[in-house]
Amino acid sequence: MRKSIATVCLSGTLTEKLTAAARAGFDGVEIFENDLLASPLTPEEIAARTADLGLSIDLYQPMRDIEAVPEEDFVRNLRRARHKFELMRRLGADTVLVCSSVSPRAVNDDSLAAEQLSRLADLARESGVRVAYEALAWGRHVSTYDHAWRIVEAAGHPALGTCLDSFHILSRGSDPKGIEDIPGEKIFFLQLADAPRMAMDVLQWSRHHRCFPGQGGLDVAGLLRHVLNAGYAGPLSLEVFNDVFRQADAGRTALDGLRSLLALEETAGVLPLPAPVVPSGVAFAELATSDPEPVGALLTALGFTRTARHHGKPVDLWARDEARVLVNAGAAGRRTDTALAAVGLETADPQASARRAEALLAPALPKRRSAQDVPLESIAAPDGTEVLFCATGRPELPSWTDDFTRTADNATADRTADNATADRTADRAPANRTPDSTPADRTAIDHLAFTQPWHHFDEAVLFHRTVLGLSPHDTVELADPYGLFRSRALSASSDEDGPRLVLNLAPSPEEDGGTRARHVAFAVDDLVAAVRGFRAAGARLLRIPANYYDDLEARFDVPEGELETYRELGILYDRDEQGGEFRHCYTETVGQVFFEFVQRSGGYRGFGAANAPVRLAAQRR
Ligand SMILES: O=C(O)c1ccc(O)c(O)c1
Ligand SMILES: [Mg+2]
Repeated sequence: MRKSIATVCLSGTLTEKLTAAARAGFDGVEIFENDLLASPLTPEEIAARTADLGLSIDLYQPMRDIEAVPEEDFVRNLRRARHKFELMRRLGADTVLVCSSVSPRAVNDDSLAAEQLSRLADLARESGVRVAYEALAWGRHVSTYDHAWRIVEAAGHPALGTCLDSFHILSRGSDPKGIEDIPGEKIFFLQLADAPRMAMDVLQWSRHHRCFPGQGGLDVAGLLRHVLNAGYAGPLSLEVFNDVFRQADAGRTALDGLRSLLALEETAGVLPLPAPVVPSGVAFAELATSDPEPVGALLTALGFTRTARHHGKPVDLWARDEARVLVNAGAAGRRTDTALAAVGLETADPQASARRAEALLAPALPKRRSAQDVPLESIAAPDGTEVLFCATGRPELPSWTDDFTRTADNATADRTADNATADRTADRAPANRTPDSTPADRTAIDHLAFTQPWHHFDEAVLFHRTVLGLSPHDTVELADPYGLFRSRALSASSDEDGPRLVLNLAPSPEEDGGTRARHVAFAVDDLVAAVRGFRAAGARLLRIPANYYDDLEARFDVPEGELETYRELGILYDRDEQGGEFRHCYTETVGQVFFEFVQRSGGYRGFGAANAPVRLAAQRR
């Protein structure tokens, strides 16, 4: 279906907004009056610019406080409308949105509303314009879509139809099923927006907290199905009022919006996209650095062994049992802080993963990083992380391990790749696996945490959910010493296996001291034993204040001796409502990366978010 976006969704000047909409791939726009008023371009120039960009102007909006008013008011309103219809002729826009009146001068009289809207439509028709009447959720007398439709129906005017807006309909809890009773050709326009569930005044909610479909808590796809069942064939148009979008990069917002519409069409069953291939595990985490020494020293103290080296580049594979970390010193000439730059995700079909990513507008990266590398499907996440789709240990497919040659010969080296099903040749040893791993010491990547810029948080969640097919957990929000800490994890819905990604919002993006850092968390079976080993090997772990342990003692009946051990070792603790337990600790930060070790028991599914403010404060010190 055709896709449009209201200029109010995007930041910048009208020209910047139009350019962003066109670059993202939209077919049309709704022009918001304020954007036009503030533009130095004439309506003709706007029309020409829009056409040059390949966009149509699908709606001009809004006209306010038109209907159900005393005759002398209405005469003035018609005068105002005449000017706007002339403007629309110059713009080449043929549909105007009239939103239900909020004026205290409006009366509660449907037949007067119908009569006046009909006269407005007469005037509109003379100018070749159609009027789409929309119920604002806070309209003075008309606040529901069915009420607006009754008035439009009573008017019975060919140039008067209704505009449906998913926010107004769903925010009030109206049943969208009734939309199917409206003839499709009388639905002149459809505006789509989602919003997180919030307990607040509906006007404030609408003006500040709307988001793109799939980023909030409203069933926008369900509503779309009813609208399509009614026979609507016009554009799907995003109309989002959001303070964060107003400040974010317009190009990114537009792309995020288009992705949300594609995913919405898929959910509503009208757009068959390549099915998601939910990743089954993490093949590796990749750190980029210009100085591999400090992170190598830390990994060594954490029990990792450098087991293999890339055949053509300064990339080392470090492994501790099933946990694999690549340290890429390819940027040696340039100074770059050590950073978590890429993640390899195991998927059943890397090409199918890449096809879905492409269909959802994820930028594809070169399959080979250099000429002699094996070809790997690879995309960029919105935060710049490279995501490689891996098929480790499947002889029929190229594997990232084929680029590596074993350097260490010990048991750890032999266990560096997951579930290798076929024997590979000895010089491709990292994929080999000997069955001698001791169950008491099974290290694997538990999760990867990526700090997101505050104005791209919802974009990142939508990306990982739609492109990778991961399921978001609930959002966790906590007060942080320097702002808000927000965190949202995503995992395969089957949950137990498969990758877990945690998106964290950095409280203060300007500030450093570890808050921008990303991290890799490793799961072990016995955290206390592991940490004793790390300390003996000289690893520096994050120090946690004594007050934290006093509070733990108050909140949980942790056995006496155990608490003392946690206090001594800097281990944090959490327990869920089902009694599941989580023990975790953090290393020092190297560049922009640190490591976490976790021990889960009793089916604990969380990530210890309650401890995040203590962790962040400790990292700042
Ligand atoms: O908040 C408003 O005033 C407003 C204006 C136009 C719309 O289409 C809308 O949904 C809301
Ligand atoms: Mg609207």
